[in-house]
Amino acid sequence: MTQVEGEVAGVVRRHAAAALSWDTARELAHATATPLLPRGLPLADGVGCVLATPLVSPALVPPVDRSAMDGYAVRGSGPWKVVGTLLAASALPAPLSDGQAYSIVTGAAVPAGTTAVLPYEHATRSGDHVDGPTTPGRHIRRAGEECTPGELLLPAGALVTPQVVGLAAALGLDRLSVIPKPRVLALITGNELSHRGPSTPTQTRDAIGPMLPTLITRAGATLANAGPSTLSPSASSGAPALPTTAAAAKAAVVHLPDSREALVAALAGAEAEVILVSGSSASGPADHLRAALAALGAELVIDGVACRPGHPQALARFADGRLVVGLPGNPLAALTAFLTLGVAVVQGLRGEQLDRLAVAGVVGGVDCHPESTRLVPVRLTAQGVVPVGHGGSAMLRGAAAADAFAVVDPGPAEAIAARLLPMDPGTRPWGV
Ligand SMILES: Nc1nc2c(c(=O)[nH]1)N[C@H]1C(S)=C(S)[C@@H](COP(=O)(O)OP(=O)(O)OC[C@H]3O[C@@H](n4cnc5c(N)ncnc54)[C@H](O)[C@@H]3O)O[C@H]1N2
Ligand code: MOO
Repeated sequence: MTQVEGEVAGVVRRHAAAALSWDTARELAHATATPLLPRGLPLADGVGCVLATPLVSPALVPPVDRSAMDGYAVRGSGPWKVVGTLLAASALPAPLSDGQAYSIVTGAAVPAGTTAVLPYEHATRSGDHVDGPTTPGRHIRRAGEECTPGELLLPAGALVTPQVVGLAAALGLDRLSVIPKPRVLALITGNELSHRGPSTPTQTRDAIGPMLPTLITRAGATLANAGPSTLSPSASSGAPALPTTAAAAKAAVVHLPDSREALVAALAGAEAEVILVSGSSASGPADHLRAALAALGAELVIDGVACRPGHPQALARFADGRLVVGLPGNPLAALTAFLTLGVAVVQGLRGEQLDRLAVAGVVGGVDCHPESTRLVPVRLTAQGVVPVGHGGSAMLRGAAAADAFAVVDPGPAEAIAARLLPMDPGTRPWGV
């Protein structure tokens, strides 16, 4: 065996020995990413985060008995004498006496002593008197009907949706205690990458950079800015034609040359909880991720995952807690790695459970790989999921036409069912 062959065999052995199963890798990534510290945010800013503390009602809602209809607040049996008009913003009137009524709008506080509200459409008005059918308590929204002080409305960990923000406002809250969204920065490496026009024999059009921002935000994270220290013009020297405007230097997707020094500088200066690095994950001469991580003293938590595509993905942690996810350079492999380790760490940092995946039948069955989990692009149909083809690791054609990856567990033959990993990480898993 030549020296080169010996080195190759060593690399193959190292990867084979270290690769974790797809499920173990996902769970380990999630467990490694402990939730960020809670923060009190204005209501609108909390949307998309999870609650750090339970949502407990601080008040009686509604605070008083209110009319549920436009009509008459009445006391006792009719006919009633109409003694005034109450609008939603009217001051509380004197209590009603038997035989009296107020004309009232929906939402206005009913006067003390009100026994029912008679809607206009059921009322017969004659001069300053009104009559009509009522039942005691009808059309009155009772104080505390929605909630009372101290009532638990949502547990910690619940997703803050627009509806939750609306409820919080109705409760009288101005801020919510949430776990903030992690900031994610993407470093795209590769001297061969171009950003305009078709690929050529020596240049490959970057297909990962355009994909990542939406994947990041759909996963529930925010796009980090690179900051001036991460992409100075000198750090990117040697890279193919890149945008050089100040806006690009502040972008969440930063293109780097295949240079260990550039990667070390970018990783060291990255102001983000998660840094994605694409195209440096294997063992070739231009793959600097592991050396850069070692130079910065990072702990390699995951080094290879037994899945196809996406085998050389990696997870590392810096002493300051920042996490690095290594995405293989083949575009479909980068996608599967983001949906595997990337989404798991984002969910962990967000204080969310790892998504449990629904199971579906695979129409026509699908071949298993003997040792690795296969991630096969599929479309959802009423009959089950259907592989769409074009699922090779260097191509996105299948993924672009698919709804999910079928997660095909390793096995000796064929699977007739598989779990579903949504293509869109913002989709809640189906059917679980
Ligand atoms: N000796 C070994 N070689 C390889 C291994 C291995 O384990 N040992 N794994 C193979 C697998 S699997 C994959 S996937 C790739 C991963 O390679 P890298 O992450 O190091 O990425 P590169 O070598 O730079 O690129 C691979 C391929 O992808 C193209 N690429 C890279 N970035 C982009 C991008 N942003 N947009 C479009 N295409 C991109 C690049 O041009 C290459 O064609 O390694 C195998 N080799
Ligand atoms: O398994 Mo690699 O990650 O696609 O070709």
